[in-house]
Amino acid sequence: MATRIRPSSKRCAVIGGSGFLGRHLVEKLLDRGYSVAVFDIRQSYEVPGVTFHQGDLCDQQALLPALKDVSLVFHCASPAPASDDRALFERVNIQGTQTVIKACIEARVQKLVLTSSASVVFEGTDIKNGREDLPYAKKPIDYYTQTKIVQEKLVLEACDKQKGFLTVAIRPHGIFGPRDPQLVPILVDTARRGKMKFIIGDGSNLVDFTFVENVVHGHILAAEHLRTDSPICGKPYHITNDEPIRFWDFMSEVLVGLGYAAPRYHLPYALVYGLALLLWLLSLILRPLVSFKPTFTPMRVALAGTHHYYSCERAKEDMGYKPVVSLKEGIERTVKSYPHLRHGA
Ligand SMILES: NC(=O)C1=CN([C@@H]2O[C@H](COP(=O)(O)OP(=O)(O)OC[C@H]3O[C@@H](n4cnc5c(N)ncnc54)[C@H](OP(=O)(O)O)[C@@H]3O)[C@@H](O)[C@H]2O)C=CC1
Ligand SMILES: CC(C)CCC[C@@H](C)[C@H]1CC[C@H]2C3=C(CC[C@]12C)[C@@]1(C)CCC(=O)C[C@@H]1CC3
Repeated sequence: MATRIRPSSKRCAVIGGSGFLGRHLVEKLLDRGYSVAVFDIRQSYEVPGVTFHQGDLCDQQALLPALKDVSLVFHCASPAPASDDRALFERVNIQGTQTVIKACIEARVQKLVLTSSASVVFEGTDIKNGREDLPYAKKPIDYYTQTKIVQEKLVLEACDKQKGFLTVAIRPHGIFGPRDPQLVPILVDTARRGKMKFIIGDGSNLVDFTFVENVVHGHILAAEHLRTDSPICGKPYHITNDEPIRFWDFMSEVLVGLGYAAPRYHLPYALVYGLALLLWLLSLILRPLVSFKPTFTPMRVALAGTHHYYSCERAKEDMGYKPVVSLKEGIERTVKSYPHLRHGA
């Protein structure tokens, strides 16, 4: 009879390891002596110590070779929120996550760490110091968030101490840092088109922006604390910088750091939200004829004009989490990492 090699606790797989967060996670795991298998729909880099498996996570047979002899899996793949493609989100985030769970169980993976999102409780209205016991959003702000809710429930419900399959969900918020494909590039593109002159609302709304290395730190702590006797099994955890900042101060610091003017003129929130909703509806109606993607979507306006910051006390208590990079240093390092996006470059 063939003997099964016991998976090493230092051998892990990162689903979505070619993406922004995934790649930072892979780099830190390598630093910490893990060997890593990356599973992603695309391969974006090559590094020693990493084996790449290219495929769609909805395909269980494609996933299995990446999970062979692996005891720990990080699932941080998702279609980009900006794609606004309901069918794609449902296929990848819901059916695909069910497939990931089945594949983990078949491959006898012991731990699954999901990258969820703090937005699973956000309905477009203020959240101040929100804790993990807030109910899931009944009216999520978009299809992305709707499917992240189902995804998180699936992963947490799959936690089974008897069967030795342990799960946990990390809920980051507003991840930023070097190589981020959305926050800074979208911001700079909007500024270059002369559309970053306005502050939506009075500009006092506080928001969490989380440096990517802190998010990585939270994931690794969760993985290393995930044991049968641990309180973290089957639970979600907010991971933030623990330094809420005014949304428009954060945008201004990044813009000014890159040589662009900070937004100055105020516009009423309700007016901008109404216009964004109208444009979004128009883009849906006209989709068969012309395709246009408004910059100020209702989701972005809601994120830009409300308070949404979260408590990470539970992560501090249960896994000793503490941010490793301050917001100030995170912004400086991020700004430096985008020389090609500087004004005039
Ligand atoms: N960025 C943020 O501010 C936040 C992100 N999150 C969550 O963090 C996770 C990582 O996000 P981020 O790094 O920003 O996203 P990225 O888009 O940079 O990374 C996601 C990766 O998953 C890949 N992927 C998409 N679909 C599939 C599929 N069907 N099979 C295999 N791989 C696939 C993507 O490929 P491709 O690029 O080709 O689609 C990409 O390489 C996501 O789960 C996201 O929901 C949560 C809170 C905030
Ligand atoms: C045009 C400007 C008003 C805004 C430019 C910046 C935005 C692109 C970003 C500000 C907050 C960000 C954010 C996300 C994506 C990028 C922003 C909208 C997420 C939706 C990414 C995925 C999540 O799970 C939640 C994030 C909340 C914050």
